Amino acid sequence: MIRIEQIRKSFGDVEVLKGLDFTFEKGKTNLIIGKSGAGKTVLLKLLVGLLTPTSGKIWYDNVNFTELDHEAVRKIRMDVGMLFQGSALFDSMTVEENIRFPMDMFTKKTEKEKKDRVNYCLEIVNLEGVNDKYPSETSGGMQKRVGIARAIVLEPKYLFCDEPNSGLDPTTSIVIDGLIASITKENNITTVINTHDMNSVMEIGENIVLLNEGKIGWQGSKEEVLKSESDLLHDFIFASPFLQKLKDHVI
Ligand SMILES: Nc1ncnc2c1ncn2[C@@H]1O[C@H](COP(=O)(O)OP(=O)(O)OP(=O)(O)O)[C@@H](O)[C@H]1O
Repeated sequence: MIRIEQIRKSFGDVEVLKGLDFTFEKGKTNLIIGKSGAGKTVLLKLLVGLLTPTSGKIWYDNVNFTELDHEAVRKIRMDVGMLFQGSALFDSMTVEENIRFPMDMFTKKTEKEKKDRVNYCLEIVNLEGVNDKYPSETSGGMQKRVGIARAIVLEPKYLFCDEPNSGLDPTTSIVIDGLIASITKENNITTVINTHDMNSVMEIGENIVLLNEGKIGWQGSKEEVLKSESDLLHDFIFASPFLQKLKDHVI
């Protein structure tokens, strides 16, 4: 579980996040949604410690992340997996080398243990046998799956995904969402996903927070989306004329 309390973030005179309180729940896919510029990326960066809040607290379970020294932050980072937008694989490394990289950096596992773990993670993302391929030899969807395998290789308690479906077709997006959701559930991970993807909201949105102009505009689950009478939420979810028509049929 990650809890934020009265989180504020300013850049100069501009306050981008204006006092947010929210709990990202354990074993669930927690989605941050909102229009462009709403502050989603800033919030994600605060959660992983790439930015420091102007005020407020961030709790990783019962640890106050905002008050930790460098060494303690490093320790928590061991429990964090990150899936970056665009996968961010190292082009000069094979799939296997990419996935084992965090183990090389942070663990003293033997070669055999690392190899076994790489193969296990490849199996989880349904990519057995591609160990020796280079990222350029794989599709965007495969690269995303390699990114997931790398993100979970250290068995994280917390998983952060920045726009996991960007650049993917709708079918592949559904596969990636399904993978993230099942890994979250099976390993009881606190997963936080920053997304624009309405399919993701309706498929895997177990705990959703909608940011609007730096404040929480709505929160709830995918089941609550359709029942909600929030104009803010509906304007966001059913933004296109096509989805608006669909909504008029469904609701
Ligand atoms: N380092 C920074 N310095 C100054 N302003 C910043 C900085 N980072 C973000 N901002 C501002 O904070 C606001 C929120 O940005 P953010 O990137 O979080 O939006 P977002 O919701 O992720 O948008 P998008 O969906 O387009 O990625 C924007 O107005 C942006 O210009």
